Amino acid sequence: MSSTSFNDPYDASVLRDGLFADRSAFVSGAGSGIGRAIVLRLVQLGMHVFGTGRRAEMLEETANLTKDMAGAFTYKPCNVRETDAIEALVREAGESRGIDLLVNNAGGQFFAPAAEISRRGWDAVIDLNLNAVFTVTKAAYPYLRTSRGSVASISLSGVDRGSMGLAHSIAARAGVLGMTRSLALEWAKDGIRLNCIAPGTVVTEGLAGEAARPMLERLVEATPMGIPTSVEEVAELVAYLASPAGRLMTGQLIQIDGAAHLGPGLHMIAAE
Ligand SMILES: CCC/C=C/C(=O)SCCNC(=O)CCNC(=O)[C@H](O)C(C)(C)COP(=O)([O-])OP(=O)([O-])OC[C@H]1O[C@@H](n2cnc3c(N)ncnc32)[C@H](O)[C@@H]1OP(=O)([O-])[O-]
Ligand SMILES: NC(=O)C1=CN([C@@H]2O[C@H](COP(=O)(O)OP(=O)(O)OC[C@H]3O[C@@H](n4cnc5c(N)ncnc54)[C@H](OP(=O)(O)O)[C@@H]3O)[C@@H](O)[C@H]2O)C=CC1
Repeated sequence: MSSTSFNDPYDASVLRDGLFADRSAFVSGAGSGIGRAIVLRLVQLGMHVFGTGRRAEMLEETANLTKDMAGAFTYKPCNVRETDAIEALVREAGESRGIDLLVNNAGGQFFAPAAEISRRGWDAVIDLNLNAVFTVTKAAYPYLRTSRGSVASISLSGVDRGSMGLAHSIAARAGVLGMTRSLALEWAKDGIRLNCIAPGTVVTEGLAGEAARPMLERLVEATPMGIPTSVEEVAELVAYLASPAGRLMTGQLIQIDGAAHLGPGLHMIAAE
């Protein structure tokens, strides 16, 4: 297992060039990992993407990578947990180009046994992974209604079964799944579709480096297909769901995880 290369680029592209010409997206967490890969694929397919995240230098790096692509990427740093600021930013993006696709990708957590999660720690993770997703989605609603657009929220494999060490984050993502299904019903009349995409283990900044390697190897071993999820295949799935082929896809949880959710589970702490 130690010779395995976990993050080889993977060519997952099946969608046609120009698919999203004249379309616009809003992507949170656009400066790294999965969010950056989503931006790159959407811009490659001709979209105008507005991205955010807290670190300007990471967003700038994403912008540099899109330079010769068919679409365009603009950005402004923002903390999605600052309600007034993020609402204003969604409005700014919506008023300037509309929003055909919203990608709720910003998120994360620390790994800890529930008994060691303080109320402040719990609140921080719920705020980032649930409350902010509601705020952004609601702020985007007027623009999604105009475009008859769609929403993809990045979730976690195992969201419907539980993972040790992730009680706070799984609770938040399960909340997003409930919200997604409820809004898929409420907003169906507007032609708006909402789905959750749940990757298994993805080798990104959050899980990279030598220190994370033993955990990574354990997570990949717990994945029946024995391989991590690539950022490129998550990005292609986001694009597919936003495409005309996804017209009737709504209220879904799609776990793109090599059957990890059916296996022993992706646990961040060992069973006692
Ligand atoms: C297979 C799936 C794998 C998933 C992978 C990924 O998601 S990869 C993506 C990975 N990328 C990321 O996850 C990056 C994003 N993550 C983050 O930005 C932050 O971790 C955050 C949002 C969770 C907290 O943001 P914040 O600035 O608001 O937090 P703060 O610092 O102010 O602390 C608030 C409270 O939390 C407490 N606390 C903190 N650590 C621990 C701990 N280890 N133990 C226990 N508790 C901990 C801290 O003590 C404090 O409580 P206290 O002591 O006052 O009672
Ligand atoms: N890696 C994995 O194995 C898996 C990841 N996920 C989820 O996928 C999503 C992307 O994670 P991944 O790419 O792996 O990890 P990263 O840590 O690279 O991405 C998280 C992104 O969210 C942004 N972000 C975090 N907090 C905030 C905030 N308060 N306001 C604005 N932006 C914020 C970060 O930017 P900045 O720090 O600049 O603000 C960063 O770009 C997350 O929701 C993660 O939990 C799901 C399953 C598995």
